[in-house]
Amino acid sequence: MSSPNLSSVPVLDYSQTKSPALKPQFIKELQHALINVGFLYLSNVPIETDKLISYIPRFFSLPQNAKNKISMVNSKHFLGYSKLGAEFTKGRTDWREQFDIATPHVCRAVEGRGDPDYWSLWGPSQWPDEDLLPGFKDTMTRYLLDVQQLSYEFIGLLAEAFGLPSDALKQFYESDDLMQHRGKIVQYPQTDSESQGLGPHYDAGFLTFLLQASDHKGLQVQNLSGDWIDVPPIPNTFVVNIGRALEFATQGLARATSHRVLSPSRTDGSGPRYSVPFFQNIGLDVKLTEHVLEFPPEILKLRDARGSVSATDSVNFTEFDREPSGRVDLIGRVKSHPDVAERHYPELFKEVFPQGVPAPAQVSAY
Ligand SMILES: O=C(O)CCC(=O)C(=O)O
Ligand SMILES: [Fe+2]
Repeated sequence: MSSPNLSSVPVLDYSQTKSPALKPQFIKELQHALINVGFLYLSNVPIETDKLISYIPRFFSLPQNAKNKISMVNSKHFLGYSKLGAEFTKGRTDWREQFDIATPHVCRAVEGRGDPDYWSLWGPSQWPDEDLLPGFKDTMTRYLLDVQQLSYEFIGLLAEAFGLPSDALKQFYESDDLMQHRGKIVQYPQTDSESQGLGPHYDAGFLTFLLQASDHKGLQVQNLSGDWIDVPPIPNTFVVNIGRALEFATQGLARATSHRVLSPSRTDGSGPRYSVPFFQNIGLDVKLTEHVLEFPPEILKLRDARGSVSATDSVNFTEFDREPSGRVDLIGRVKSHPDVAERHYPELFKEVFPQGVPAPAQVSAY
């Protein structure tokens, strides 16, 4: 058994899952990575990324007014463009420009019907005019649907790694038409001093598949001893992070991945860092306390053998013990994007920020 002091991240070969002879080895490595490390690289995933990567600098080079036209502030679904400095984590400003998108979806909330506020969290993406960036929308949408498929397959593998039937976690999703998963493209500009590209945080849902789309260090994760370790890009891999909901649903077998991004330094001369995270959600109405999984005792023993794990610097998404998943997610979005929240969720905004729009240094979000 490895100690939780690991200082590097395992690389798992996804192609092994397609071979009956090699799959058991993959499942064993996955079990170890989930329980004893908390994150992993995944190689040999048959998803095309070159075209997508080529669009990223082109999107961010669009005229500012074209990007502002699809600003996230327009969207009660928190989808769209966020300019530099518009986002906060742990009360500090993140230094990144980003464009949030999601798999195609019709919002289920109906105005005036008294639907829960968090039903409005999911809905259609905004896109730049097609003639500004021909093929962009289709390429991004195709990519999200491909990773969505991977994410469902991977959750089946994860169930097997924890000694459950491969469909044991399906209960956390609703029917396809009621599900939506999100992604974004992100640009981290170079800075003069080391600064917060993105502060320490957990992701909310089940799994995050992160494509590092340029050759920069900067992504760091906290290992089970609480040490920050580098997760540099490895070509043709995804970094797979564990979200807060999965930690809760697996009773801590898989621990949520605390992670952050340091801004690329101006001295390394290699331009902005780019990344493309994909966030796998669970159903908006799912209450995790109503879905208690029964793991085999030998699996729970592996968790116990891991021993105690250190606290992390991330504290967000703590409400899964009492709120439906969608509300937990919405509270997180309000804290990260107060300008969007103030416009579209004024009541919740007031609850979260009773003093009004916070000055970054005073925000206690996350
Ligand atoms: O840009 C990255 O590498 C990480 C992004 C991330 O963690 C997030 O957006 O939640
Ligand atoms: Fe993240």
